[in-house]
Amino acid sequence: YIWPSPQLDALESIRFDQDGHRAQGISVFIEPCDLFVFSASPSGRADSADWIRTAYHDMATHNATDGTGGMDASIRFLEEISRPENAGDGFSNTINVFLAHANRYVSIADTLALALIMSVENCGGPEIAFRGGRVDAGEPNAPGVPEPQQDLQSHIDSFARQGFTQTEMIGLVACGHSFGGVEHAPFPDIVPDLNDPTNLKSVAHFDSTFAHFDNNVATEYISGTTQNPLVVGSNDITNSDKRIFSSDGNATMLAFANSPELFASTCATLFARMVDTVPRGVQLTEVIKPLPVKPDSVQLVLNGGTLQLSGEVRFWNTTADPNRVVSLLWDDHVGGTHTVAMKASGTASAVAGRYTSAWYAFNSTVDPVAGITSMRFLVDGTLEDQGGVGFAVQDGIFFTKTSCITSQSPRTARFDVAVRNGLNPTRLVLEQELRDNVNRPIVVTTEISSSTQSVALNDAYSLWSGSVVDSGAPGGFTPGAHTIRAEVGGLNITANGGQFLSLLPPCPV
Ligand code: HEM
Repeated sequence: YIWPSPQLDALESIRFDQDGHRAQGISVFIEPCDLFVFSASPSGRADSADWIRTAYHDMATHNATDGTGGMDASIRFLEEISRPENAGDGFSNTINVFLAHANRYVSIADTLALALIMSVENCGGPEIAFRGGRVDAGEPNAPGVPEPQQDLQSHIDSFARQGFTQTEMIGLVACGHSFGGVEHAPFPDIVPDLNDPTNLKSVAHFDSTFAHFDNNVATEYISGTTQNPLVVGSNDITNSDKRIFSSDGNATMLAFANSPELFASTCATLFARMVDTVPRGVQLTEVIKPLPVKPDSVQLVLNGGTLQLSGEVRFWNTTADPNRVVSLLWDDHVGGTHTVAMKASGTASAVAGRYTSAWYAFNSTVDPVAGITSMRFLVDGTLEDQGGVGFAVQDGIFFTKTSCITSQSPRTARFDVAVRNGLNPTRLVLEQELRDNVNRPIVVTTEISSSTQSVALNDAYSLWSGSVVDSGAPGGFTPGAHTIRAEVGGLNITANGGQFLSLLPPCPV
């Protein structure tokens, strides 16, 4: 895709800005892959395994015939978590980690899809195609997650309802059960208390590498050495993996045991299909791939008579190099090009170190009359301009440094917005991201007064102002920054950068 695109940019960041500079703070929960942050170690459990199981149980309510259920984060509702089919605390643990990572562009369900993808990719598995755009459910789905005591035909029927054939069922169960195991507490009839100081939560693992993706689940099953509690459990009624794995005469499991590559590629395909199983009518985005050159946090602010441009850029698959010379070239409205030297601002990595990236920061002063239209980057003499289109920067609307707090109780702010003369927006609104009563990210808007009330600011811009009462932190979520959106000739323009109400100074008296 072409930068900027607010939704795709946000999805790309949460997927690929994993560790180091500008890390999004998810991957630390699976570093190392057997980390389990909710109890003392060695617990025998792993966040990575919980995340994969949570994604599956969220999806498994899907009904391919009527189009209901699927990946929609309905697993966060207490009513679903309390069902016997969702025994264990892995779901609430996972939701507790991921709720905070959702935003207006990344749904809670998108984060649960990413939970699975990052666990698999970062813990030895294949790369999995990730799309965004899932829509969070407002209420629980109908029950329908398979349980170990059910017979083979119920499982075949259940996976068919979810949209998977019998062979795909074998694959999906084997892929999922490459991680984790069965814990004593929620399943005391399957796993006894192990009394093992190296396995404090008494988890009987599906294979010998419970926090690492590999085909051991298949090799150990085929060789007869498996300890999988759903294969060799003492009560045959709950040996669902045994019934499922052997349901085609072991043909699929034998192929997986013989070829780690086949296992990995099959799992990559099935996991992608699984997380893309969404309620009918939901439109997913394109597959999110890392942008080779990606500006981030680009901000324009009017400070007195000058416009301040700041931001960073990430060069993907690039290591730090003190000799590298990077500069920003930006174009104005009157045919001028300006060159600014950039400084290294940090390094980052993703997919357990498989990719590294180097970040550079820029700052520049822009003459408000000439403005700015787009950016390009020069890296050791090579021009990075997104295939010739450049990196567009809109200078039609932005905050001015004069925004301030007008009253303390209730805390009220005046947001001042500079609007470029000639832009003539039909409507200008402040947007703030909050949560609704079922934790879905929502955008709350405040109108900014019309241009008839505007006062001249300088030759190029007029000042618009809007008053906002602080809405606090409903549901305990940190309120987002305020951003600006203008409607111009039926199109939406969004400002680069936002302002946190909580950081504004008091207005001068
Ligand atoms: C007939 C289908 C399935 C049955 C009956 C089944 C059953 C179970 C059971 C009983 C557990 C133990 C949970 C606990 O102790 O808290 C478990 C764990 C797990 N399942 Fe499944 N499962 C099925 C399919 C799947 C699929 C399709 C996936 C993923 C694609 C999956 C992924 C996992 C993972 C990762 C764990 C480990 C959780 C942890 O250790 O925290 N399962 N499964």
